[in-house]
Amino acid sequence: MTSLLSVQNLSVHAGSTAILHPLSFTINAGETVAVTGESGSGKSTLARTLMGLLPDGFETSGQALFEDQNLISLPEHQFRSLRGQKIAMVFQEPMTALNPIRRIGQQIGDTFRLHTAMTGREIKEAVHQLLDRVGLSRAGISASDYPHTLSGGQRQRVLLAIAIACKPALLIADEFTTALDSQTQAEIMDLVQDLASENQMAILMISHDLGLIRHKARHVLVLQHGTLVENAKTETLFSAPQHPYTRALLSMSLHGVNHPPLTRLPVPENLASGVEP
Ligand SMILES: Nc1ncnc2c1ncn2[C@@H]1O[C@H](COP(=O)(O)OP(=O)(O)OP(=O)(O)O)[C@@H](O)[C@H]1O
Repeated sequence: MTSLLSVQNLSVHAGSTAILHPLSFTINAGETVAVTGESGSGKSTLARTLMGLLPDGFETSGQALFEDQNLISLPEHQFRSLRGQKIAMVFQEPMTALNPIRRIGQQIGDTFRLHTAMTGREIKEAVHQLLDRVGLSRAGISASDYPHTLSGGQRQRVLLAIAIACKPALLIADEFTTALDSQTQAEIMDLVQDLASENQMAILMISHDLGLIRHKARHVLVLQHGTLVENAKTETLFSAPQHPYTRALLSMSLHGVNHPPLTRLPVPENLASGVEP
């Protein structure tokens, strides 16, 4: 299988504080890889690093090769053409990600205006098809609606339409369905996976929800205090977790404690002394 993203010794610092210790992993084309770990373990920092969206003052080293480009050293003007086109991201907070005073059709159309030479008529048609594909048309939602008239799940579908508009090779989903009820969450994740298999799109899925991860991901990365403590196939991780922290997460999940964010777990001794998983 082709490796779409190859991360090697990636580390992130904020001043003298290490937010991500050197970590390595790969994502193959069309594959769903999950990232889990307690709140503050560095999951979002990893996502933002790969999107070139770290706040000022953060420093990165190592490499993240995506289609032969190193995302870690990519100048912002090159990142701008990659973001939304080759790598897209969806977040938990649709009201922050969507502009409340613009119609959803305009916001979906922006992606085409930014990344393609499509005409206005072509964009209108493409937006219509996307609304259809993400299941909004059949709920009576049209391009002229505003975000505030939609439910939480419908807004997530709009974000998804924006994200997949240019058929990206990689979709980063940061706690994308966390705020939704479990039924809506399952529907949206099914839709994400259908879209992924239609387009050979890989997914980096950030989630606290080990139940969701078990069903949706092929591979799992476990972060603790910015260290990648386990990197395993999903079935191996659940049947034979190697790291004490992973075992603790699984045990908490069995007792229903994985959402809201996990309480802080102690640093196991081998991790504190720098032993690699
Ligand atoms: N702007 C910032 N400046 C300094 N430190 C930061 C900044 N943003 C995040 N951090 C720190 O980086 C670490 C990782 O945060 P991050 O948001 O990546 O964790 P997370 O695993 O995504 O957490 P959550 O599940 O709560 O979203 C935390 O210790 C956090 O305090």
